[in-house]
Amino acid sequence: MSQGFNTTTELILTIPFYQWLIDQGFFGQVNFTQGITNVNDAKDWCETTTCPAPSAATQENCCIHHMNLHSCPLTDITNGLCGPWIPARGQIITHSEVLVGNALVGNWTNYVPGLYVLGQTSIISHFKIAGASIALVFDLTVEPKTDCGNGVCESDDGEDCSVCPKDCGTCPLEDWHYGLITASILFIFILIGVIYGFFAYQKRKFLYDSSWIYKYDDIKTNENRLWMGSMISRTDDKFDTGFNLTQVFVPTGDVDGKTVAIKRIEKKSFSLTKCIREEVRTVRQMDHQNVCRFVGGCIEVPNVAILMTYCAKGSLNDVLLNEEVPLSWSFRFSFATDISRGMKYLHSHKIIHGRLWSSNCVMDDRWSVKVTDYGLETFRKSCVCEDENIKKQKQVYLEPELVKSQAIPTEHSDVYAFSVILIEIATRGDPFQEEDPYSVPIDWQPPLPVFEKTSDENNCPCPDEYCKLISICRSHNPIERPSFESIKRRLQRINPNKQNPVDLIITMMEKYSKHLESVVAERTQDLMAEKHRTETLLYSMLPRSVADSLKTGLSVQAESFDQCTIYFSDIVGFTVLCSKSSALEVVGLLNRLYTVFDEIIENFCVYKVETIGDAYMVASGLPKRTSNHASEIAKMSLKIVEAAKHFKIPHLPNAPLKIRIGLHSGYVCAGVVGRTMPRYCLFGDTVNTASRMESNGEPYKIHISDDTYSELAITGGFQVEERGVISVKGKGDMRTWWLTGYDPCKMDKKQSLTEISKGYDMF
Ligand SMILES: Nc1nc2c(ncn2[C@@H]2O[C@H](COP(=O)(O)OP(=O)(O)OP(=O)(O)O)[C@@H](O)[C@H]2O)c(=O)[nH]1
Ligand SMILES: [Mg+2]
Repeated sequence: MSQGFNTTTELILTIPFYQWLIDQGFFGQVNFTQGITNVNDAKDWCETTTCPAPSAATQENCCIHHMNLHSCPLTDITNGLCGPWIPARGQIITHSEVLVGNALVGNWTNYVPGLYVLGQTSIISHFKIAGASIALVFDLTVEPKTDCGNGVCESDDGEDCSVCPKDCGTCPLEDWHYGLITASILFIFILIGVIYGFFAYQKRKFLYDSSWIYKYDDIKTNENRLWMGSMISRTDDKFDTGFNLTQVFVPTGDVDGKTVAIKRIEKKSFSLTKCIREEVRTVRQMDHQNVCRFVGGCIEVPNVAILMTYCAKGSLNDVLLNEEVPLSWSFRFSFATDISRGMKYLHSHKIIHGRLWSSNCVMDDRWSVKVTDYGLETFRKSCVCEDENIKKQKQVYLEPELVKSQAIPTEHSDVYAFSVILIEIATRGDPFQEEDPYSVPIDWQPPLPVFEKTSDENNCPCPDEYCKLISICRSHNPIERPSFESIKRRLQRINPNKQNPVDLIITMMEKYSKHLESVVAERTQDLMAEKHRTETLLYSMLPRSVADSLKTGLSVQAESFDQCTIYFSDIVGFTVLCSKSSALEVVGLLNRLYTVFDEIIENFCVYKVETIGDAYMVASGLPKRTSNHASEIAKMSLKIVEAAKHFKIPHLPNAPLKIRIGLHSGYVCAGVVGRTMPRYCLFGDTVNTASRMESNGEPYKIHISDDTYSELAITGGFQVEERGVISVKGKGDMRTWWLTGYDPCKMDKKQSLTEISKGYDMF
């Protein structure tokens, strides 16, 4: 650096430093040899003494009587220090002007005219304080002063071609530089050559790779796997093929554990030309979820075949024509979008399909559509002419210009074919519909689908946009037809439901299961109601405990009841009444009467055993055991008599309905008899006696046996009248009673009966 600059050194003298100077005797000469021994005096002297000019300044009259800057390049220094004051070589490179001053100056600024020796330099600030000399040292690197770009090559300042090529020109290359550059270029060329060669080799290797060739005999063909063909619906009526075909078979086989669809090609000879190899190489590289994979081929005549991945659900055509498959519009949009995706992929790989029809769009088991039977034009060329019928059917997919000129299909031809598939998707029918494929002109186009404008999910949600898409896909001018990328975007835009088929199926299943749940709940409710009705009926015919046992398949054991009361009632003169009435009237009368009785007995702890003609039989104390069986039956009987008195025979309103009632208490055996129509029956003498009480009774009177009388006496509150001893058939003489009333107030007084007959009361 050959430029002048200022350096500033800060010097602060501290008390310990003064002390050190005194201790070292550096203040001995101060103040004109008087010397200073006190640290404060030394500080005071140093800070207050005014120094004369540098040339006159000495340690006697000035504290800091010398301060300057030295510099010495380190290359000149042998002991690592620039000094003590003169380097070993004896030359001080820089020596600034001398400054003087007192201790309070602080910052000492020196001007250095320049540092001329490049490299590391030691800078020393040299102070002379009293009798001491002090040096503050620091190192710096001196670099050449350059001014690149001023147009002058200042070599004195260190500019040269390497530092400043702008001013001094670029340095001439050395020989080894030339060698290095040549070697690098050579290396790059070799590398490019190797890479290119490698890829070319790979390409060639792939071209001549024969791993895709399978021996037909090695393929395990699945003869039993059949598939409903899409062509059939068209063949049967419009084309008489001469066969009663109902199915078209796609032969399938197993190759390397994969099921493949075998597309046989009739060929008399086959030669694996480079052209075919190139076709195969192209299709082998196709890998897209909406493009069916080429698995391989068989090239031995007569078994020439193309093997494509087998898609289990058949072709799009099969699915669309199968009315059993419900297809919502979400599904249909998903099919169309899948085809557009697959075709976009093929077109991006420069593959024109040229045979895009609905039977060449196959569906995998996840309802995803894949485009198949693409490419391999030379490979699939058959020696047999295509069936005229099939040719005519497929003509509808070809743009008229193509049919007329027999030109090679283009990307636009595929878009045209796609428009026909869109029509098939919408109509789920043959694109010809009612038309005869033979008589339609070459430029005939299937009519646009007609949509119902309702929001039903089976109707197209956007009919206008859909028809517009079909129209532009089959524009007369091929240039106006959209690309498959644009078709895909349009479909996605107009499709309100963007779910994929798997999600759609899950949604459908959820909907279906919800519907099923509600149907099951409804049916369960019906079943419960029915069960309830059946149970009610069963419980009305049999005691609940008995019915429950029978329901669970248990046999019902006969049971004996020691204490119970049996009621029998009968209509007096029923035979005469019947003779005056029709059978229907009798049934009506009994139904009405027993309905009244049934309502009454509901209020008592009794069990209706049965009705036999005009006889009505009730028991208490069974099947539920109870101690007040007699009183329950007695109270019930009084109510029934009362009801009978007021009962009006529907068809003989003026004729009274007289009933006789008989009661008896005692031991009874109960059980279920019979398997069909099982009945709960009561057996024992008590039943017979109760029946006798009834038959020996009188109209509107309740005839009770002595045993019942005794039971009622225990309960109390009943009014009875002694009938006396009567002769009862099969029983002999019996003392019997008339039950005439019931007064609950009397119960508390005495547990007894009120006997009102024959002038005395029994309490
Ligand atoms: N399940 C299933 N069926 C297929 C598959 N490929 C073809 N098919 C069925 O076989 C029928 C005939 O198919 P191909 O022999 O390919 O005839 P095409 O598709 O009508 O016409 P080209 O392929 O153009 O000759 C189709 O309509 C489908 O029903 C497939 O991968 N899976
Ligand atoms: Mg096909």
